[in-house]
Amino acid sequence: MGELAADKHVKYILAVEKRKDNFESAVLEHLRMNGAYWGLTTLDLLGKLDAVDSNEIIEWILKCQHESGGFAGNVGHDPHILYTLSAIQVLALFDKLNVLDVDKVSTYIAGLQNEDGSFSGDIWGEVDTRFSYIAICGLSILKCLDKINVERAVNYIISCRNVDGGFGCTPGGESHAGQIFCCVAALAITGALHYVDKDLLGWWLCERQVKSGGLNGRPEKLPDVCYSWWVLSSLTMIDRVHWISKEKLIKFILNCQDTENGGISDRPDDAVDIFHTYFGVAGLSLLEYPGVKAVDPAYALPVDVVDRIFFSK
Ligand SMILES: COc1ccc(S(=O)(=O)N2Cc3cc(C#N)ccc3N(Cc3cncn3C)C[C@H]2Cc2ccccc2)cc1
Ligand SMILES: [Zn+2]
Repeated sequence: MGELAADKHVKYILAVEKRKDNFESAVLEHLRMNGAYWGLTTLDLLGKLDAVDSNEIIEWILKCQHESGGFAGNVGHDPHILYTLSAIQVLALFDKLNVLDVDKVSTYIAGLQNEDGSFSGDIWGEVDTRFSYIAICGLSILKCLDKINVERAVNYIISCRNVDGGFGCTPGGESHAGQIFCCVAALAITGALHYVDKDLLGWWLCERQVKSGGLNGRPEKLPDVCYSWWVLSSLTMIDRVHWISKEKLIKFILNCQDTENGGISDRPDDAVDIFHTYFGVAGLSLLEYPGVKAVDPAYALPVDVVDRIFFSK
């Protein structure tokens, strides 16, 4: 409980990064590119990104690039939009976007847009508003949003808005905090937040806070640290954070730490993992917890990294 055991979490992440083969378990080996983004962004938010060998990581990232321009979750795996964004985000962390063939990567992402403005995750065609966010976020970081039909992309996202003010995976899909983050962040990046009913959605989001102070993803569900990101970043983007208790949420996240071995779990006394460690620290960042760098709620990158992308030469 108490306070953030930052040094323990840094040690935990470095230990997971070191175990080159996979992180946590073989299950997640195919997600290693995501794991790199979760671990390295946490290190940067805690001011310790210089604890890793960026050249070794960048070399590995480029080995995961497919001839199509997309990135896979690990060397030799199939490319997917999910891993392509993580690769772009990690290179942005290291200020190494210049190692990319931007035209090739942006063409891969733009090629996944469908006639109705939606995006597929890969060549198998699954459509989900998650992929709309990933495409818009990735192309925005590469300054290539002009390669897609932004108006159609926004229209598709709006077509997934529900009467409760939330958003689902596809039109008519049930509102879920993960999808709400993706749709609100995509609208924020494309300057289309005026399509969101901030009071209606703010109400649905603030109702996610349960007695323990934690946030859940849907009504009646258990609280989970990763919703500290999905719900809180959405509340931040629509300027309704004051509708929840920040103090109680901070206590919930700190209560999910393993202060002995480092790492943060989804809820108190569960096993820690790199995913919840990241979303816990990123949540604390949005709650302006001392000692944690500011994170951008839409790009899910440290603010200084986003500033460097858009305001440097
Ligand atoms: C431990 O069982 C699992 C179950 C699923 C997955 S997963 O499909 O690969 N994935 C990524 C993920 C990674 C880790 C870690 N390390 C842990 C969990 C977790 N979940 C599951 C989860 C989180 N909160 C509650 N639940 C049940 C999200 C999921 C989907 C997702 C992928 C990428 C980006 C955002 C979300 C991995 C492990
Ligand atoms: Zn979770």
